[in-house]
Amino acid sequence: MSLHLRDLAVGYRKRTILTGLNATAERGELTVLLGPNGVGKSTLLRTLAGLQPALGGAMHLDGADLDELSHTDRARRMAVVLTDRVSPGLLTARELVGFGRHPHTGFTGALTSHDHSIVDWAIDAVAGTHLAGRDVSELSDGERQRVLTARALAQEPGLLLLDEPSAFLDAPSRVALTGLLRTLASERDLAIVVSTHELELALRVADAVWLLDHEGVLHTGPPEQLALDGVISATFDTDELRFDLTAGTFVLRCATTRTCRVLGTDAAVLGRALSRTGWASSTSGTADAEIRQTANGYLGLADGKSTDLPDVAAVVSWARKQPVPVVRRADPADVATALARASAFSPYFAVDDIPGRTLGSIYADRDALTEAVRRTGLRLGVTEARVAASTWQFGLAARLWSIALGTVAAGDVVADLDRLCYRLDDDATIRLSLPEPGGWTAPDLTPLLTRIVIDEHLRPLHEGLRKVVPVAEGLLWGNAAAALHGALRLAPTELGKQLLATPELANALSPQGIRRSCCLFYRTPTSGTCGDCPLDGATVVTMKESTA
Ligand SMILES: Nc1ncnc2c1ncn2[C@@H]1O[C@H](COP(=O)(O)OP(=O)(O)OP(=O)(O)O)[C@@H](O)[C@H]1O
Repeated sequence: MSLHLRDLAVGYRKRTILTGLNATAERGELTVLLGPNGVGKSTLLRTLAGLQPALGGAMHLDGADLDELSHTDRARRMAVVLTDRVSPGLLTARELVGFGRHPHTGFTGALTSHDHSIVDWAIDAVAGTHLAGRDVSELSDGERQRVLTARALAQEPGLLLLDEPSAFLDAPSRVALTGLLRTLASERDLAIVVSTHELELALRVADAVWLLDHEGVLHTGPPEQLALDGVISATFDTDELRFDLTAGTFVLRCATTRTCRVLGTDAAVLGRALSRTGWASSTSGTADAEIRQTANGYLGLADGKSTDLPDVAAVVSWARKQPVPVVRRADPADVATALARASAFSPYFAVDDIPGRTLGSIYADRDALTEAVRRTGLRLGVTEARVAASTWQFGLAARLWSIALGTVAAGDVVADLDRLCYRLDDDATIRLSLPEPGGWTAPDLTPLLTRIVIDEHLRPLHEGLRKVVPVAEGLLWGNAAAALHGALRLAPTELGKQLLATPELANALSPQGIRRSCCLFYRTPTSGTCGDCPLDGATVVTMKESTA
């Protein structure tokens, strides 16, 4: 059972507005009539309501030709809420809603108790109970609209036509009315046709859409079908706004020059906020930046740095300030491959293994550093704290370089080394992990690696350690250089060799010393020539197996 339009033409005596209209509005469904200003929505609804004659074609409601129904019969079957202002005289809202019962009352027009209960229901349905006793002439536009909707409901029609019913309503009332129409359609098996300019809301709740385009052609179907067909975009897109098929909403057409990967449940909302600042959201591939949802808000990652952002305002302000980045967020697929390779290089490194304290926090933690040195001393059986500190630091530096160069060699990416977490085992072995894998890419990763590994890890590590144990700075940098040599043997990259030229590393130790430490940590043959050694064919110094 439903409303059928067949080749319908509507308009005025001197002017035909729309022709060739074919559509169906099913009972139990909310059909939304959309179209630009002046295209003919009101004219169509007024024609369906019998307020003006059709200029051609036919309209059938539940099989009956609407043109052949008497006025009362029509009123029993359909109700109309129009935008026209009404002058209801000195009626209370309840009395006006009661008029909706007239097609069902006898000659006297007296309402029965059944009629009264329907009136109560209709007033309640539009959340208008508090308005019931008020004079309609004293109501606001929005309040009057509610009462008129209640009057239409009181008619208990099979077809309900509404022309922009939410035009005068505030935002919560619009949402509530749209929800109410949706519920009424399905629960009371009504065919509801409602015209509106509330495009996004309508597209969310409508079962079906009748869309009149600029040429007056009527397109019908589920909202998603019309979206996929491009009809919604073609009709409503402007220079400033465009319909986003995935989000089902209109989005600003900003000149987006940068892409930001947005992760977490707030991604859609953040994506919208970012679009206003010239960022396009992305879900895969390489991006200029990344925003992740965290327990405390968000984490912004851009230009090789991560920044805690407590709320959306902070995200927007951060996004606005970002320069056009040279260093970009790497494709997650590339990062995953690179991290797998790095894990193979560094057996004490795992992805997603040790959530908790970030490695950076240990450098300023005297107690943790003292404990690490103490446990290393116990393991090595040495009493001299300097030896223990140096050995422990060498192991950590080796891990950092292995992960860094491992990811560079495997995928031309640098993992988020500033997000590394750590655990100190009983024997002082330091285990690293990256609980939320991610990384960077850039045409030249050398400055980034220098900054992250040397400035953000090694330098603070050395400073922290020297506050706990009087170990020579040169020795620590020598260890760092040796560790880099070792990592280079596993993951030879031009970039790694460039890093050796960093002043602290280049000046720290003699080649002989580098080779010694390097062989110690990387467990190469205890004698003979190491073919892989970047120190060209040098004889390997006999060393014991590493315990680092
Ligand atoms: N009584 C009338 N006589 C002649 N033309 C009319 C009459 N009423 C409206 N029109 C014209 O019919 C066309 C369609 O108007 P209608 O009000 O149906 O459009 P609409 O789609 O409801 O517009 P809006 O979204 O702005 O409410 C408009 O060009 C309008 O000027």
